[in-house]
Amino acid sequence: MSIQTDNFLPGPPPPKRVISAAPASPGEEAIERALRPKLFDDYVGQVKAREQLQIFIGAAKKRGEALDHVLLFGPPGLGKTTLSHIIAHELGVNMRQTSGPVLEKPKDLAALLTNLEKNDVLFIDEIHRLSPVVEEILYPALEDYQIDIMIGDGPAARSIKLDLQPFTLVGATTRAGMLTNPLRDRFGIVARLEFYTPEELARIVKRSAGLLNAPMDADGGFEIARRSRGTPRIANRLLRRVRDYADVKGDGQITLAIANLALAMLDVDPKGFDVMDRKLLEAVIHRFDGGPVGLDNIAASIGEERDTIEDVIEPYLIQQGFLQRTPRGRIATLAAYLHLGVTPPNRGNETLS
Ligand SMILES: Nc1ncnc2c1ncn2[C@@H]1O[C@H](COP(=O)(O)OP(=O)(O)OP(=O)(O)O)[C@@H](O)[C@H]1O
Ligand SMILES: [Mg+2]
Repeated sequence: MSIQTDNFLPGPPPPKRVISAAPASPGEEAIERALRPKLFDDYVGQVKAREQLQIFIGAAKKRGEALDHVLLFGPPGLGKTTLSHIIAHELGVNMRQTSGPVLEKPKDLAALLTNLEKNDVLFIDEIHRLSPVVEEILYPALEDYQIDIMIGDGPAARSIKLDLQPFTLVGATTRAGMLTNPLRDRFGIVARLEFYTPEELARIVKRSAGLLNAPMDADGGFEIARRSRGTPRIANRLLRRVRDYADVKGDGQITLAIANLALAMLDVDPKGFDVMDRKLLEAVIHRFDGGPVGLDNIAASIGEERDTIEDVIEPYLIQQGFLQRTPRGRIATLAAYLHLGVTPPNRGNETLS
């Protein structure tokens, strides 16, 4: 038992985040599909991953072979699912889609694998959540395009080998660290998706505004882009909320003034941080003297799950230099104090940077 945690009670339930990186509803998923680029030409940013993939896809097509297995990793909403569709599209093959938690039994995976046609793509989302028995089936499939399946029960049970068509597994995960080593080793191509720059997001927002028929000027678009936490999913969501605001409070045109007002109403601050981001930074600064503080203590303090903090909230704060991850815990940086308007303690360079 931690003795520290009873000094503070968990806060009220966390507010619903407009800038949460996960899709909010089935309705939002449908809109996302409509805005999802289908070709590399429309896929903005991720230059490194895209260049690599374009070369390997070109080579595989030239030889008429299946593309090597691809692992895509990075925080939610950066374009992993989008990229997997583009890979299949550019290869000119079918894509079948599933996810780690959905594949409960070995036979679920076996059914998918045996239905694949030559060089098809199998996309497994949240691949870090595959059960060990399912993962076992996957190894020989990835290595030799073969699976061993059990037929029958009890003493009469026997294992048979089935040949598969050559195929490409595209796995997506928000946490490469949670993959088992044997699984990770079987991916020939590993692409890490990075947060987008405001300029890249501005291109995405402009394209989406066009598709949504939303009149927008460049400054309005850039303001939305700048406050989207480096994440296309958030950029598209903020665009839709700002458009609503423009329709009701203005004349429908998305301008800088309208964007500023709408984003202030949504509690997205000038750095693109929302209530949860600020709550986290405030907790580290006020309740833990700026850190170092462990993830569990932060989680208890702000009433948010550890995994959500690690996968969704902190990667951007760390990337932007507001939080540091050290072996002893999280530390608020000088930028965090300044952003919240708190006077930093005078501790030299030991904990502040
Ligand atoms: N590079 C990009 N260019 C243009 N739009 C993009 C790009 N990446 C993502 N998007 C947009 O962002 C939305 C979310 O992307 P996507 O669903 O691919 O994210 P993800 O990484 O799979 O997220 P999750 O981890 O939650 O599954 C898509 O609907 C798409 O419109
Ligand atoms: Mg996805």
